[in-house]
Amino acid sequence: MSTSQVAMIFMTQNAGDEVTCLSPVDSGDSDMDSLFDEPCIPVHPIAIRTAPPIPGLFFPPVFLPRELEDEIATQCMHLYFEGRNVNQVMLFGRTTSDAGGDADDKDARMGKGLPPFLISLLHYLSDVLRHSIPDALYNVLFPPRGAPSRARQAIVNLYHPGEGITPHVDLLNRFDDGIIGVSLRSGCVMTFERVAGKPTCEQERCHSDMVESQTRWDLHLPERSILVLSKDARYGWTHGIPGRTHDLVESEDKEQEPRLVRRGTRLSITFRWLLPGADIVGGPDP
Ligand SMILES: O=C(O)CCC(=O)C(=O)O
Ligand SMILES: [Fe+2]
Repeated sequence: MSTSQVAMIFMTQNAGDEVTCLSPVDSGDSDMDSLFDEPCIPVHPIAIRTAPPIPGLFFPPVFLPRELEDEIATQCMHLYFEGRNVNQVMLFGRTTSDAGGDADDKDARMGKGLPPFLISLLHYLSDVLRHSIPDALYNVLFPPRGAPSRARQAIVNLYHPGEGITPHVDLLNRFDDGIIGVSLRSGCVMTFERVAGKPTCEQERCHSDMVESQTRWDLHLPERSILVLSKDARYGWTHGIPGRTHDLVESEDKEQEPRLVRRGTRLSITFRWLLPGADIVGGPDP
């Protein structure tokens, strides 16, 4: 299956959660707005910079190299978005381990049919995640030689400043467990909210020592960062991106004021496994 699909769907645009004003903060960073000519800055929840305690969520402190980010973002813009009124593309590949030579075999195990720059990205992710996530999850995301063939979807989303994505759980009847997301060219805040009432994962997939009462987390995903969702994080929590032009992010030094970070145009690439029988291009995702 080498079908690609383009669609214009479910991006949201809203004013964000304006509440009150934040006193201006100084910053020499070019990503930061100069706040001195703005007397009143809308305040959003302050996003954290490290993984929230949601079982199955991994946000390792590793980043794509700039050259790889550049190559992938340039290709995506050129191939899928420039001159077209779309903001999402779905690409499909199938993992196989019966290809010929070694290099071919390694590529085929990432998802035959995906474009070469996404195969390179998957190779990079497989190297960098090897020691950042539990082995069992690693083997789900990067099936070892001889593993059964699976259909892999890569979804590329384009967000202009001010755009986001409605909180959702990735479709239960379309996608399996084990999701990888990378942010390119700009960061954003991703919010996680516990699905009310029912844990949507099977009990044994949700096990956790943590008793965590907080039901919403706002996590800043900087450009080139990598997020992995599995188990409870995938089934028991929604994820979404508020449509805003700026995000309020805790500073590295917790003593300092939070920083207002301006969003640029962001590309995200999300890799997911299609469930058996769902590998036919269907209705709108997520
Ligand atoms: O843009 C992102 O990082 C998230 C995309 C997403 O959640 C989805 O496509 O289901
Ligand atoms: Fe999603």
